[in-house]
Amino acid sequence: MLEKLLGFAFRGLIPAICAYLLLYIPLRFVYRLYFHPLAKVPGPKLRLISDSATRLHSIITGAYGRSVFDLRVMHEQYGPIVRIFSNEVHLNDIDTYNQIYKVGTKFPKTAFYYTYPAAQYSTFALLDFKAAQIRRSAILPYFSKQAVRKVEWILQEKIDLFLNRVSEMDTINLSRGFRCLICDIITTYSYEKCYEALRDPNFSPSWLLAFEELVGANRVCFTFPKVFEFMSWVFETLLPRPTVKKLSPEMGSMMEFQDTCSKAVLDQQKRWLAGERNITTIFEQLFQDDPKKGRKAATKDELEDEAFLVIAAGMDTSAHALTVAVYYLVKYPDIQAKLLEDLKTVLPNPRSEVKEETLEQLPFLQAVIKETFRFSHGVVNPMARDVPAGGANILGYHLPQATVTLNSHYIYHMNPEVFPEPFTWNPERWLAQDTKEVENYLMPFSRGARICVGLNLAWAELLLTLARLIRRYDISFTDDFTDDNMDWVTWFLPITQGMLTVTMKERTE
Ligand code: HEM
Repeated sequence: MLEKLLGFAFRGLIPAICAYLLLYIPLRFVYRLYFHPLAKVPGPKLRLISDSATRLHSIITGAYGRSVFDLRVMHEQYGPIVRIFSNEVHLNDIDTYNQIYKVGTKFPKTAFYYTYPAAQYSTFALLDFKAAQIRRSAILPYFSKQAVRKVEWILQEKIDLFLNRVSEMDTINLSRGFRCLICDIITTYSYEKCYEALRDPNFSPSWLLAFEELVGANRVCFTFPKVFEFMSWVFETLLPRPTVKKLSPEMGSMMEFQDTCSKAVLDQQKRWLAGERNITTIFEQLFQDDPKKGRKAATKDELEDEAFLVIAAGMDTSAHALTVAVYYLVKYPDIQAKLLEDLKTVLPNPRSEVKEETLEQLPFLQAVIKETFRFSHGVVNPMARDVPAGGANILGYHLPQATVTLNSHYIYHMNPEVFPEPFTWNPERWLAQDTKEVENYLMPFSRGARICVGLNLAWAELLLTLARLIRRYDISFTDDFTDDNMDWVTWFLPITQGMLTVTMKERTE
């Protein structure tokens, strides 16, 4: 009986597959080419045969890592709007960008691209405007300029430790060192639980190595979110932690790291609910209801995911920007010398201390950081937003509701009309009389309603770390370092192919 049933199912399956491949896919392709509401939008046609196949192909061939470079070429070929999937258009037009990402925008985040499992209950993944605004308003006060100033001592203390630690090392892996520095700042700043990553002998705590190993999984997360969600569910819920550790030590380390974040924030909540108020935390307002703002106290899942998000969102982004800055400052000694002269005006000795507000007065340092942001990009995957109800007229086309619009910061940052010789790292361009136009094309933190929550903290991290590091140390690349190490791929964040490894000598004057 079973055999018969199986035989019947099998015999039914083959024609079904044939019909799907020979009838459904070709007919759908014809529909997408000629009858779909986006049919007139230019773009490469073969990609439209199957979105899933195109996505899979890009992962298998490595094209995913180059996607943002390929998109730049597509815009040169097809113009400011390119249809890159059946229902998705990629844009390269600054006015449209500013409309889509403005405060009060009606274009929500696209669910497909915002289902990162470890942050699914966090601010980052909130699609609803009202819900996102309510949650953001509970966290934002802790990231205002004044709030960052109030806890600047945390940054100074960690930078002191970082600068002392590097003096003990012969060669320094700065890519990792910066991540350790930022991790210790964020964990202390956000929930008083310093991870002491800077005390690791080689700036290589196991969770950091796990982050490096697993970051490639971002490709699956942003192309096949359901598959990634399922895999995460298996690892997180179905398997006991020791089994996970046996199957994949990296995944085990990563999950232990996440557990530590969860524990830190839940401990704080417990103390807060017990009446303790002298707590350094960014989650205070999430521990309680706020009926006036219509906000309920955050659930356990929400707190845990927010705790992980601040590290996921704040660590690699800031650390990568610092890495890029030091790389170019070492590569171009003339620019470094100019910066050093500027720094000496406020840091008379190599070990002098300085406040962030003083560093804000140094135009060349500001210019170095802006040029660094132009090269480090923040997030390099396109930021996805849905066309709202009623559709939208964009660049001469009517896009129906739920069309996915994509914008890549990289493409704006490398616009040759706004930034002549765009691939040359040149801070001088930020010192021109009128920088309004170029500022409009610099958006490492995104813009508007969903602009990065941590941008003031990120600026403070960069100003203080760069100023004190460059003032104190004469830095050289190690012999085995090559420029290829700094080539990067698009795996949501720009991921460099190698590490920035250097030697450092204390300056004497
Ligand atoms: C150089 C450093 C940083 C860069 C370039 C950067 C960039 C960005 C970008 C581009 C987004 C928007 C993502 C999107 O819409 O998909 C974002 C969101 C976010 N960032 Fe940052 N970030 C940096 C540092 C930080 C830091 C230090 C924190 C906090 C500790 C932080 C917390 C967040 C949060 C919570 C969001 C989500 C906001 C929302 O969805 O409403 N970021 N960041």
